[in-house]
Amino acid sequence: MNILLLGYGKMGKIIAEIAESRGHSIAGRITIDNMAELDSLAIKTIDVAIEFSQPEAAVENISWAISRGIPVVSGTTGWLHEKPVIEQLTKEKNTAFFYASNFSVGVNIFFKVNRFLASLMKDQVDYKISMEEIHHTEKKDAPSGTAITLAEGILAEQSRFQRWTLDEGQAIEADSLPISAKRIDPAPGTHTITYSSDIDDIEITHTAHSRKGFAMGAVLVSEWIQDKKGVLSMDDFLSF
Ligand SMILES: NC(=O)C1=CN([C@@H]2O[C@H](COP(=O)(O)OP(=O)(O)OC[C@H]3O[C@@H](n4cnc5c(N)ncnc54)[C@H](O)[C@@H]3O)[C@@H](O)[C@H]2O)C=CC1
Ligand SMILES: O=C(O)C1=N[C@H](C(=O)O)C[C@H](O)C1
Repeated sequence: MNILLLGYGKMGKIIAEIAESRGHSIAGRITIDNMAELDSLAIKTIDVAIEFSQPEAAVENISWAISRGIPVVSGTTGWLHEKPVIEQLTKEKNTAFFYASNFSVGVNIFFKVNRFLASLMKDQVDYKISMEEIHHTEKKDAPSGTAITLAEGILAEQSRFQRWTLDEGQAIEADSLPISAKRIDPAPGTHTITYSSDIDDIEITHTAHSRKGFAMGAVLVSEWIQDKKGVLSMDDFLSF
């Protein structure tokens, strides 16, 4: 594959390494400083754009590629309120758009474990439920996209909650799931869900040891998406 990297920061660099080690080529490495290079690319030679940039840049980057018929694999977090626009454009251009808040296989297994635990605990009203995520200090958005996906899994199973709320030390209503976001270097991403009662606690944690799992997932999805059309997710890619 010939891969265009929209965003060439911490993630883009690891993705390039993994992609090249699997025999792929890199069509361009786009950052905030060299966006003009987009104009000189040979569009027809690009098989996929992998987009890991920043929340405020994601829609523009993804739209640029989709409107040229280039399939996009995106992992940028913090922009999903605008996802319907991209879904509509994907349909209009008859191409493919794949989004995941987290591309690591381990986290996607953890999503299933989280939802199963939430369903087991749905009548256990003596347990208070909370979530904590820890990331490096350069992270722009809070809570993390992964924490939001985990929260959506809990909300789907626990009727006591109407929404989640970022815990910034304020009072949080009982019908809101509190998520605390800590920024500590060099944490690549740790997510913990705690069910706490007077009698005991149940806690599940996923700890990423590096960014390799996220980057490998994005490359594998880019290979898989080559013969696909439409709006796709990890549930389409993983068969569990
Ligand atoms: N879904 C997943 O599995 C994962 C998602 N992420 C998300 O990916 C995104 C990127 O993460 P990092 O690589 O750690 O960030 P980073 O800050 O190291 O890199 C961001 C890159 O985007 C570029 N950029 C910024 N504005 C741009 C613009 N307007 N147009 C083009 N490029 C622009 C920057 O120049 C830089 O190259 C974040 O939103 C992060 O939350 C990170 C890890 C895993
Ligand atoms: O910004 C990061 O680093 C990460 N972002 C994603 C998120 O917001 O969930 C995925 C991973 O946790 C790393």
